[in-house]
Amino acid sequence: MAQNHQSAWSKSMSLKEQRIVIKRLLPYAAPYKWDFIWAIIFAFAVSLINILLPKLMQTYMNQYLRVNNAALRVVLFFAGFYFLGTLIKAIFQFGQEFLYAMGGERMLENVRVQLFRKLHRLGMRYFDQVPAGSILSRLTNDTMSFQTFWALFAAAIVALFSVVTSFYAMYTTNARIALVVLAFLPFLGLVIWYYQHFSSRVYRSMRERLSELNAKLAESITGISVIQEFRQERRMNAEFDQTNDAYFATRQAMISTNSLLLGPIIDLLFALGEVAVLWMFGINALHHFVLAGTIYAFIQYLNNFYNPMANMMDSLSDFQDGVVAGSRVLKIMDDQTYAPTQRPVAGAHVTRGKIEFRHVNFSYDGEHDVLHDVSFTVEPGQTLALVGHTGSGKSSTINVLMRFYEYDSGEVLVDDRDIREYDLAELRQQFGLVLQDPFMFYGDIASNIRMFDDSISDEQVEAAARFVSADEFINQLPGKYHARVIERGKSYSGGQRQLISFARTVAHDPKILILDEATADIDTETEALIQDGLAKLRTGRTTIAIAHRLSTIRDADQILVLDHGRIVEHGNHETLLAQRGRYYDMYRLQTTVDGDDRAALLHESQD
Ligand SMILES: Nc1ncnc2c1ncn2[C@@H]1O[C@H](COP(=O)(O)OP(=O)(O)OP(=O)(O)O)[C@@H](O)[C@H]1O
Repeated sequence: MAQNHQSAWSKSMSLKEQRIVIKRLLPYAAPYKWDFIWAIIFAFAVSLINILLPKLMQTYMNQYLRVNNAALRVVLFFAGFYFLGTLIKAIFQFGQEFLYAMGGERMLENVRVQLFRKLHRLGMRYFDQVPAGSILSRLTNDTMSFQTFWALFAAAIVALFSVVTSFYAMYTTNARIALVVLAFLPFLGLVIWYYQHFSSRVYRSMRERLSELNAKLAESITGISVIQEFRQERRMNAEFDQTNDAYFATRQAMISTNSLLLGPIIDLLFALGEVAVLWMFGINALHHFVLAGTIYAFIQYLNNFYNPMANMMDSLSDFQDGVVAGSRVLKIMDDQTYAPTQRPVAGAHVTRGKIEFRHVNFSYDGEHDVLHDVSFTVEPGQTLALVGHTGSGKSSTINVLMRFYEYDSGEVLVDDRDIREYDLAELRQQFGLVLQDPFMFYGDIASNIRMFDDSISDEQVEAAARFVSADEFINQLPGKYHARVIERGKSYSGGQRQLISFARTVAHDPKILILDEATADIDTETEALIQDGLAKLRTGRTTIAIAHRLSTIRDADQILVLDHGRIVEHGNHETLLAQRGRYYDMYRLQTTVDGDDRAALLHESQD
């Protein structure tokens, strides 16, 4: 099934693309350059010691490890020196690994912060298109790979240094044999090139599958109630298995590539090198006297010649993973789907709360208009109700007013000034958005009312709750205002969440109120509390309300009836009923279910 998921991502990245990604990632590591520089210096020191130690051993073996020639003093001297060298090497190795890991870790932290900030600058359009799980995957899994990403650079520098120094040491020991060892290098180069080329494709597809897996997981967790209600478990399980299998297949490809190319092939080349060296020393020994210490040192140099390259291959796998992850992270960093921009004018403040739409057109995708030529004016303190069938454009009108999306043409004015001339933070502060299903943050009731704004005192929080009659239920909670809120407030009822969101709005005292009327079934007692709270909220504030139950907006100053994004009727409850148009039909449809309202309708239409 994996081929179903193939996409542009799964193609291997060209060297040029990889170079661009690295160049773009460097600035994120730049603040921690000293960690990396010191790590490289330590790595140099380690490879230098790696050359010196065999030399020491060679001298010891060739000159002193002979019958009648070994004095205890000399043995102690060499042993002590060897131990000291190994100890210093261990310290340098610690410094190298620690600093490298810390540099990587700091970079990782930096990227995560930058990415999170960027996400908050992106507009709603971005979140409409990219699944939450995939964003999560980029912020967590993808950034994780930066930890080991830079190791390749150190490994490459050390490998170069080691290859040159060990070759020099081999050459000065036996030039002919050293040249034979050199003949293996092109094969190693070939393996490295092939691995680099192939693994970027494997890692790309692996990262993509992981992202899909996270998206599936996020969907399953957030939609768990619907999944259970509609018995979707089997479908979800099957889909999850399929994605999981595809991910497994890419992991398998990665493991087989790494297991084959990183270990056995390098070891094989090393073993061939060893055989060649021993063979040639063997041939030499037929004619000359060959010292054991020389063979020992030569084999050690050979080790130092191959090992750093093997390490480099190892780092290459982390590096490939990092480049692929980096390109995914940069894709978010580069995304231009920004929230609408403002061009604030000094001294622009919302003081009255007048709202005006002039011939506004708006589309989500730049092609299909969802608002056509929408015009209305709401005077300060007035209430405007938006009604219309589902998909008629009510929420879209609010989305434009809240600056969640940029409108295409026309004008939106607040207090007779272009909405774009206000500072966004100040503008949003003046809007109180009360949603159908209020979002609650992890914390407690008080923090959810003050919305983590410490300038709002406990007394103000309690006064706000009292004002909208939310205090009654809050006082019954264990811990009252400090009762815990977890999981978006799932442990509170819809009505209770509504009341908390009213208190939240009162505590922030906005000039303009935007209500998305709750459609959820709420018991009559809570319903009365909510209607009472709403009436208090609306007092003295300009209100735009999306109304589903027309009975709740009879007292609105203006009612706009929307249909396919156009205003088809405009008036107040009485004038619209008298028109006997769409509003009249909708109202009649709703009130035939409700006896009291039907009586009211009959009464009104007789007038
Ligand atoms: N994020 C979005 N991306 C693309 N199209 C969207 C988006 N949100 C809404 N639409 C489309 O815009 C049109 C108007 O939707 P809108 O949500 O404004 O309707 P509504 O009147 O608020 O409906 P409801 O009463 O069901 O909430 C619909 O055709 C809808 O499919």
